[in-house]
Amino acid sequence: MIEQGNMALLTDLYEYTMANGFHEEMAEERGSYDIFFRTLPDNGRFVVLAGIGTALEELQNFHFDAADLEYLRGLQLFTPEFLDYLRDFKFTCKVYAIPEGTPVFPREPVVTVEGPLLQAQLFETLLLNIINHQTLIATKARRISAAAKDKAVMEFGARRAQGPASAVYGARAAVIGGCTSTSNLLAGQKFGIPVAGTMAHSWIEAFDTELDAFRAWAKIYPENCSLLVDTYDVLHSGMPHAIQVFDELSAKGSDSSSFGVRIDSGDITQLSTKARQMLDDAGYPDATITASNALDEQIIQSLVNEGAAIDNFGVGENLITSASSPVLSGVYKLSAVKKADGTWLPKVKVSASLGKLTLPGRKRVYRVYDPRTDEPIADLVTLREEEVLDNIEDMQVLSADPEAIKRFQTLRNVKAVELQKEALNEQGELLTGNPSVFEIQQYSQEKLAELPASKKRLLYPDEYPVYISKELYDVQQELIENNRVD
Ligand SMILES: Nc1ncnc2c1ncn2[C@@H]1O[C@H](COP(=O)(O)OP(=O)(O)OP(=O)(O)O)[C@@H](O)[C@H]1O
Ligand SMILES: O=P(O)(O)OC[C@H]1O[C@H](OP(=O)(O)OP(=O)(O)O)[C@H](O)[C@@H]1O
Ligand SMILES: O=C(O)c1cccnc1
Repeated sequence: MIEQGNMALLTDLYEYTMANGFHEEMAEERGSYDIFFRTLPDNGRFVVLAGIGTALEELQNFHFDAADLEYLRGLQLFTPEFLDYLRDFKFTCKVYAIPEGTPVFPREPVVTVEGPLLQAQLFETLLLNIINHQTLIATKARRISAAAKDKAVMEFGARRAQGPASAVYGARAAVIGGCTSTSNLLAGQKFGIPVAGTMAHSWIEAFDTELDAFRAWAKIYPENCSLLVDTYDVLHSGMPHAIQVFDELSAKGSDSSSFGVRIDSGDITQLSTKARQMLDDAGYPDATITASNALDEQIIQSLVNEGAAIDNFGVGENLITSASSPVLSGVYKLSAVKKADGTWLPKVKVSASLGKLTLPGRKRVYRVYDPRTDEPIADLVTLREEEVLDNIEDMQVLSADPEAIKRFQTLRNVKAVELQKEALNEQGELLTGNPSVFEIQQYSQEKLAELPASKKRLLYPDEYPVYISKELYDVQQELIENNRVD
């Protein structure tokens, strides 16, 4: 199901009816489409960009098999010539992307697809599906991992994810956002993520007594003995039984640093601190305590602040569904069209709400650093053809948010580093390498570490500005004027 191998039809009908029309009317014209985010989850100021590797893989694999073509033909909406084009489909777009794992900000283009309109249009829904989902979950995982500080967060969500694909790709995104392992074997197999887990209440219930259940487990897993201690009573049954079994294992020479307990109900602070005391008193200071039970970043922050004695957090439903903020509405907007004579015409979407005004033209995105502190102070979007020096001495810019109160600003004596890189060339070759999920996580953490703490805090983070150049603003205003109907 997950490996269906061909996602060409995972899209909305209108992408194909438009592409069919482009094939009839504008077969030679090329377009430039940008993906960007407007509103961000959990009142955050940034998202952790994820899903890029998956999206590029799907674009490389984009093709139509006989059954797809038969199905499309059966809809009786497409010309035979367009269906022939799909049969012989050959990817000829260029894709530019900000590296996966980078914290990105509202309105800046994170991915740009340039190519024949009839082709680039086809990718809209699939790319948004992948990138919106994984970015949402990576962003939630970042919040949860930040709350857990130096403690490991294990992804436990498969059973509560919205379907199989969300479980598997959600686990990938969760690791990009900071999780250290997953309980999901398919995700482990597919992405090389370490798998980890303990046991369920059913194991304990299946035996006559809790002690029998723990002993049976210890017999099979003497070197990886993690016991669920809350089936009956954590402090009066689960912990004493766990310690009894650890004593028996130690007597047989097991390494006690591989011992652990999991607490899955009740007041986790109180239970974990008492459980810690019991383990320490029994001579197991290295034995670990895992906590689970509908955890999220708020609860974890509260547990950490209360001094709960937790070594690992197991987080499922609130992470894998981003339950507190379950929709990321990244969009894919046409920003320029290349006419048959080779000129690029900027395009804009002016809708009833000012907040939805798009940034026209082919563009570049920069992260702007204060050279004295090496801290990013803003992102900057310019027209592609504008010359932006590595060291900006004095540049007039405007807030990218058309609803901002104080729009005009000046950038002085700052460093600019371009963010988007060419990821796929017109032959569909991958130009950015194929980093593992942990390499992406590492990169993400480096980029996150650059940002000041005030922009990353979980509650009411400080705004991080995204600016546009004066040239880009002028093009936008000119297009608004040209499209005005008075
Ligand atoms: N010290 C704490 N501070 C904040 N929240 C906590 C603390 N300890 C536990 N919680 C959270 O409180 C919520 C309720 O837990 P509790 O075990 O009381 O009820 P429950 O979820 O109904 O239990 P069950 O899993 O048996 O259904 C859970 O989300 C849990 O993670
Ligand atoms: O709570 P989550 O963050 O989703 O973490 C995963 C949950 O899955 C398991 O519960 P299970 O499905 O057995 O149900 P229960 O513990 O709620 O009874 C486990 O014991 C955790 O509580
Ligand atoms: O291994 C565990 O403890 C686990 C896995 C999935 C869901 N809840 C717990």
